Amino acid sequence: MQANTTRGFLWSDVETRTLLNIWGEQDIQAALDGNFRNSFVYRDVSRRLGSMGFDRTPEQCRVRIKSLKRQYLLAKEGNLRNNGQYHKICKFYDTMERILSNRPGLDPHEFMDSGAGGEETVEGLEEDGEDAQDVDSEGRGECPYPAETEVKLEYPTVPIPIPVKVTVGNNSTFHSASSLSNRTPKRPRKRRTNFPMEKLMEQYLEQSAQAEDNFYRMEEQRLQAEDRRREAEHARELHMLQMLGQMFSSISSTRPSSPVTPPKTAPAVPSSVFSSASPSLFERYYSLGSTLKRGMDDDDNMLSLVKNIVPALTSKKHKGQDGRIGIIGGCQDYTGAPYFAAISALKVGADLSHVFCTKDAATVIKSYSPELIVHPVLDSPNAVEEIEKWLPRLHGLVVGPGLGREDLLLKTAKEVIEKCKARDIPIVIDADGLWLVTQQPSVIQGYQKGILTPNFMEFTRLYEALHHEPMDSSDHQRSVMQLSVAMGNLTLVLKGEHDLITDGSKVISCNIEGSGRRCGGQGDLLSGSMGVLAHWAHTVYQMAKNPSLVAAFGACSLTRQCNSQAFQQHGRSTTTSDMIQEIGSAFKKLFES
Ligand SMILES: NC(=O)C1=CN([C@@H]2O[C@H](COP(=O)(O)OP(=O)(O)OC[C@H]3O[C@@H](n4cnc5c(N)ncnc54)[C@H](OP(=O)(O)O)[C@@H]3O)[C@@H](O)[C@H]2O)[C@@H](O)CC1
Ligand SMILES: Nc1ncnc2c1ncn2[C@@H]1O[C@H](COP(=O)(O)OP(=O)(O)OP(=O)(O)O)[C@@H](O)[C@H]1O
Repeated sequence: MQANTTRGFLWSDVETRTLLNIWGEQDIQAALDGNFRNSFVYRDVSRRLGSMGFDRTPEQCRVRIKSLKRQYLLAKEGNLRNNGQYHKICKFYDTMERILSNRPGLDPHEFMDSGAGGEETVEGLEEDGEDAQDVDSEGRGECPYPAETEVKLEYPTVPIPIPVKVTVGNNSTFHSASSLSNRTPKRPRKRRTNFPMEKLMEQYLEQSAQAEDNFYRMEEQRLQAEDRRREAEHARELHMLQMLGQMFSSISSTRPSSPVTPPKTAPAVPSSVFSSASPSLFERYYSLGSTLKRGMDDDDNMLSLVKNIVPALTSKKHKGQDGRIGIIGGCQDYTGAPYFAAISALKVGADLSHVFCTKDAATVIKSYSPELIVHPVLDSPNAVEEIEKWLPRLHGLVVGPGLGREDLLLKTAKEVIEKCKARDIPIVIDADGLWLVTQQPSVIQGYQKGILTPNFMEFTRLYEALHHEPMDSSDHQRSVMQLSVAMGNLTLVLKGEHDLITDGSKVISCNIEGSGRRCGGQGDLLSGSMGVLAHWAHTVYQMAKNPSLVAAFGACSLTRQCNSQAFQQHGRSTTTSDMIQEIGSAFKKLFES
């Protein structure tokens, strides 16, 4: 989730509750109490919030807490507790009360005037002038009501006029907050004798909160538009680069001396690999396990890119930080596939693995492993809502293992993919998920955090659906590139004797020696482990490299290494479960040595 680019201003209730849970912890409160500078504390709060799936900067956390404290104090000071109105002003009153009542020496004005307490200060960010003004007006004793109840907006610095409805007799008039605060002390006092203070304050605060809400909503829309503009710009640049690449490629292929055959220093490469590849494609072609010298260098590069994304195991982390992966799949016919994918994700290093399957598959999958979290929701009437609840907490999604091809399940899978895209979560699509993509390519087309992992059969179906003609099976690299481009430069892995990995601009081949054993379920091991690696890669590389290529290469290498190791022990009787047993040592050998 750290890679999220849009951070909304509006906090959902669940997000706020999570923030309060973290902020309310004893160690955080103690750290805030004891320090004038608290930037590191809010950095920790933000990091912990991030690990729960909520992407907020330390400053956003600080501002949110500050705003909550104001609401709490206003509700408390306004004595709204007795008439039950306090929840309208401070929705999280009870939680705030629990946390703040434990803090020694609480001075209400410390919260109102945030500049006074060390807790409110974040390094490099000075408070705005509002606080000083408040202190000033209170100090002068002017206009006690507005000074006590003014709701301060952390943002923007430009004042927003907040209409306040004041009822006098039968007449209703609207005043802006600033005009209220400019009044002489006498007039409000007169009004207060006619109207209960509580009522007036309640109205005022409700409208202030509404104005604040509206502002943040507008601000969020502005940020989203800005993000869309940046994305479009990025896509245009990418497109230009690709066009340039293609131009260079066609220029070099027309040169008479173009080295269509490998350089002299290199041993021959299987003709099937390079048969009709253009020279530039050849230049960009990496071959793991081949004896080609430049190929080996490139393999090393790819392997070191994968090694780079593996998170360190440290005692500072808590459960969930290294990845929470979801699998969409598992129906009456297929319970093994989602299990293989989910357990592989765990064995590779994810901390939590969720399976979202149909009701009748759930008990069976649970019985395979107590380590998996299994949600029997896929065929429920509100399946999408049920799954969506978990998305903020997931770092990667694998769609398809054992999903089946029932229309209803495919429709749910499609909607979940859309929701994931909106959240910028990496998505691996395999097996029956690819069936869905064949029917509706737009569901994932152009999504840069998407990876498709077809076997030959699935690839052929997809290719023909997009190109409306049979594919040229003598030139897999070309076909795989063509399909990737047609899918909007989506990362594709064509599984087989050599796994061909492409993003439409280059083809990488993973040729680590496996074995002759082709038991069902190997593809599930691949997709489950790819789900974790995709999360790690996108966290580390962001847009600098293509993180999906790195993740795909890592998962293919791992699957093949597991196959080889399991085969050495079990020979013909090797099963996917035997391969899964090898994940730990294969991972260590490839990525941790
Ligand atoms: N234990 C479990 O629960 C498991 C469940 N699984 C789940 O099963 C579901 C359906 O998946 P699927 O792959 O069987 O379906 P589909 O794409 O129609 O292929 C069917 C036919 O395609 C062919 N074929 C396949 N590969 C080929 C190749 N490389 N090159 C050429 N041909 C190839 C082959 O045809 P045949 O050789 O029989 O003529 C094959 O019979 C899906 O949800 C999946 O996750 C699996 O994960 C396994 C473990
Ligand atoms: N001929 C082969 N030689 C070596 N390794 C292979 C070969 N075919 C597949 N693999 C390995 O097995 C992995 C899974 O590929 P496979 O074609 O079995 O997928 P699948 O058919 O989707 O699997 P599943 O049975 O899970 O549906 C590939 O990534 C690759 O690493």
